[in-house]
Amino acid sequence: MTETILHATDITKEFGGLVALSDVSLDIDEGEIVGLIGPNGAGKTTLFNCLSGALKPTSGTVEFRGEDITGMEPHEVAKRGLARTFQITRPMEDMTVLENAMVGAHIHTRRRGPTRERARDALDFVGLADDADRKAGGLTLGKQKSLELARALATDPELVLVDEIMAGLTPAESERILDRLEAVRERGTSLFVIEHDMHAIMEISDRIKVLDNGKELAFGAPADVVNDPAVVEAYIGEEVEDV
Ligand SMILES: Nc1ncnc2c1ncn2[C@@H]1O[C@H](COP(=O)(O)OP(=O)(O)OP(=O)(O)O)[C@@H](O)[C@H]1O
Repeated sequence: MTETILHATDITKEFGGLVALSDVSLDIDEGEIVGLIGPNGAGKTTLFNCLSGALKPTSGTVEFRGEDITGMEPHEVAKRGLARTFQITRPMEDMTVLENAMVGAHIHTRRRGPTRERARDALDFVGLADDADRKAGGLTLGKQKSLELARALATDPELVLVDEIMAGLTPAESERILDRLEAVRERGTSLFVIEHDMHAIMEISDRIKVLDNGKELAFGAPADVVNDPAVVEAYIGEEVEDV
């Protein structure tokens, strides 16, 4: 039987008078890829921040594997198996690619041997094994994004929040990352993915959640979501008519 891994209930986040998220609820199952879409300012990044501990929700609860993690510090959340990647990659440029990946692996143990091994496995998985000893600052954007994914995977996560990992990549680089995301899922890890590329999100998601103005507009199978009149009107429009 499939288990629910993440259970968020009525998440609301206010910034002063601005309601960035309003009563957003969400379940993600083990081994599932859920896409998160919506126009600029819809609240997607704010939702990621509330789930990963970067922001404390104004109200609502986040349960991960049955434990209430609402308002926990990001490293405590990551330790429990919920990792994230950032839209703007920020590798430590003077450190090697391997050392950067080791930062992720450090979360469970300070012992260098196991940490290095876990980091190497993650680099291997994303196709950066040959770049392990290079300085991270010299990587192309495509490889920086792969490193970002490797850092998250090195924490040995059960759920990864992936924030616009394909933005700015060439079609070939995007294809490679998509393939890796699907491979992550094959290992049984769940993914929650913000992505503006509609074709990509339709291709990999089991379900898609649509936010608009901080509220849920739709949540369901990709084909149902794109045909939902409210979604078409509010957001997608002509862009996906040919999907
Ligand atoms: N730290 C903050 N302080 C004040 N307002 C914020 C803060 N972070 C986000 N907001 C506001 O909350 C709303 C939701 O922003 P958010 O970044 O979550 O949207 P998004 O869907 O991720 O947008 P984009 O696709 O442009 O990244 C926006 O109106 C934004 O200006």
